[in-house]
Amino acid sequence: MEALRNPEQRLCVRARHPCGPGGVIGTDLPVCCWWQAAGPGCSPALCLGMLCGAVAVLTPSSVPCPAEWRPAVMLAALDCADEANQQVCAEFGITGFPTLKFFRAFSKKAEDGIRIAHPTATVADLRRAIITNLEQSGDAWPPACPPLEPASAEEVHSFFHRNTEQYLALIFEKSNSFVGREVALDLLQYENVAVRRVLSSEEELVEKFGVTTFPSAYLLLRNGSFFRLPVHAEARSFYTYYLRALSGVTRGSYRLNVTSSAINETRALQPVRADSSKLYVADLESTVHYTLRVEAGRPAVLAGAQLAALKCYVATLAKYFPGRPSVQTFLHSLDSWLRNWTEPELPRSTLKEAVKNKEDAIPAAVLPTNITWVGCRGSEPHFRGYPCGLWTIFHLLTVQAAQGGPDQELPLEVLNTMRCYVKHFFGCQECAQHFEAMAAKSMDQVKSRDEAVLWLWSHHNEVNARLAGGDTEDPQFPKLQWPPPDMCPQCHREEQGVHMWDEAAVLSFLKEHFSLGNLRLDHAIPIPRAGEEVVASARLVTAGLREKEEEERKEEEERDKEREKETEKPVRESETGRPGSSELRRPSIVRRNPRLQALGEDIVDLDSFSEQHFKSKALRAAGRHRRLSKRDTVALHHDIALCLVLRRAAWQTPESWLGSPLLPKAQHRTAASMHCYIIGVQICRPAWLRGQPAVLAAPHRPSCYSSFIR
Ligand SMILES: Cc1cc2nc3c(=O)[nH]c(=O)nc-3n(C[C@H](O)[C@H](O)[C@H](O)COP(=O)(O)OP(=O)(O)OC[C@H]3O[C@@H](n4cnc5c(N)ncnc54)[C@H](O)[C@@H]3O)c2cc1C
Repeated sequence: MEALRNPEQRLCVRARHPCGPGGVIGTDLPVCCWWQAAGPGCSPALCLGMLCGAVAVLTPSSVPCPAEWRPAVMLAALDCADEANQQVCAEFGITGFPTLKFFRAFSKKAEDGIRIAHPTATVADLRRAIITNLEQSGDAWPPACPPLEPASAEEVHSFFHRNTEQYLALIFEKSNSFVGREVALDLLQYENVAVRRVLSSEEELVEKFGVTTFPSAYLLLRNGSFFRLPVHAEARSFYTYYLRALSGVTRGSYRLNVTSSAINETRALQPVRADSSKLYVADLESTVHYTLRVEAGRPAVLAGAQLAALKCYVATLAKYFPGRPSVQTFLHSLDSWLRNWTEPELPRSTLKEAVKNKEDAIPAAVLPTNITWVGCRGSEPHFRGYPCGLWTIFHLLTVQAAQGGPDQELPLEVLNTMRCYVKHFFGCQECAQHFEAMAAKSMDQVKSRDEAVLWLWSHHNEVNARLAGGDTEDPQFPKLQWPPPDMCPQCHREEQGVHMWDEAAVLSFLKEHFSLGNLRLDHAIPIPRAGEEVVASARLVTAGLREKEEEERKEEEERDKEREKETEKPVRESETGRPGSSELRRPSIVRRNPRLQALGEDIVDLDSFSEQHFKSKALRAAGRHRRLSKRDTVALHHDIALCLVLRRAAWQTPESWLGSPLLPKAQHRTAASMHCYIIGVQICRPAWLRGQPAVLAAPHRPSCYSSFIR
């Protein structure tokens, strides 16, 4: 432990997180907390949690957030069980644990510390004790601390004349309430907004704003207008969240550890319009591409646990990743390839070949090779991007696993995959160590797939809390306890001034947020089109067949030539743009969805396709005389082509299909063809659709079924 003195001669102590992996959490203090690691007094929630900012998450598993009230209030925590700290603990006269002492600004000696709380105090008690002591600072008022005393009518009336802020938030409350002061400290690091508490006894203001509820909050704008904050609950976390999200309000000069050179070197990214309530296919595919082709491709040779981690990761993706059909095919074929790789070592060059796209395969196996961030795009290139994508992928996989199988079965399947992946491949080694420490502590307590979803959510929030205000935080995307109240009001509640999560509501929210219906294609790179893929495969299949037939039965081919031309016509016409052209033309069976044209995604008109298909077969049947086996083969190939169509179309699951903005209403199927479609999908059985409730719930239609098989 290292004692320092800052320019204001405040006593500063460098401290370590006693129960965690050992990160420095505070460098100077007017508040100091001592406890014994791994002893009965070890209470990180008590020691660290009291200064948490907007949304104080103090569930047992959460490490409290770093001090959002800096620089008005600094926090240090010291582990007196650590031999290296013994001398300083003795110097401060610490005999019991936990002990909390408050040092006013400009304190000079160990004896200046004021013991502030009883060990049984709640986190809310501790926060209030700090505020009470701050208010008693007198002449030693910390320069960075906002005014905490109640505002007068005069101060409010002249506020915009004397200040440059865009907004003034007034928290109307009873005199014994701490909400206003806590919100004022929560907003301390934010620019363009000021917060003042107004007591219910301030009649002029109460009357002017028509206040009837205490607490309640009002926002005043420079143009003189005002409104009551439309929050789900009249509580600190809701006010703080709302105010921090106001347009023009950003975390300002109190951002921690940001060097000016780092700011100068950065270049702003072109903004893209992303909706934070959606998931973007571009983010997901960019992340999978980066994991497989960049991170997994770094070691010269993969062996042992690292090779096992890659196999496990790809197997999990193949099982649960809701990709576009070509991406699905890519993952499935890579998974089979890896399963068949039984050598103890996998050289990088071999893996590099294995992860190449196979555009010409039937069906195509393509994972786009570009990196495009949409929902994960940072305001500058060094913010967000890949780590954001990696979190998103694993949240998605835990949710997909929870949707797709018995809850108790393999609860740790996805979490273990993530743990292995992060440990062996994630380039940010510090992140990997932190994550491993969290995993080692509690991951094995997860008993169901739903718990796995919640474990990842709560631990991601721990990371958010730890990183909030740090130099990796994108100022345009402040780290929040997620989902924030405007995304999921029912996920939040406050009990006796302490924020609580409603975990059942969080679970439902996560299942909805990380569902297929919430995926958006904006900015996703186009990959082979449904129609082209189908027609190309139909053409190749037919060509292959013809070759074979020519070899085997030249004579018969000659005789049937005329008839074959006739029977193949519908498909052939759609194969080529014009006679003799090698260019593929969009077949008439494919209607284009204008929203998807840019992406090359097609909406397949199954009605006209099946009409053509069966017309073609009927013609053949009419001409049937003795080559049944060949016609059966042709029909089978048509069915394969049909399966490709269905696989493509099935990427939009039936339930999202009907309501999906991806599909114009005019192209919604009739109920009958929808059922045929569903049954068709079941015939083809793309693995990723098996077990989808909408498919299973579809009424069985033997007529459709038989007509689709033949
Ligand atoms: C395993 C792991 C460990 C990491 N450890 C560190 C570290 O120790 N130090 C460090 O500096 N950086 C670490 N990072 C990176 C850091 O967590 C962020 O990913 C990065 O700073 C980008 O942040 P972001 O703002 O894009 O949001 P992210 O935190 O990356 O979140 C991505 C998206 O997920 C959603 N989301 C946010 N919170 C939750 C939640 N609780 N549950 C579900 N969804 C949520 C939001 O939509 C958000 O935009 C780690 C990343 C990973 C994947």
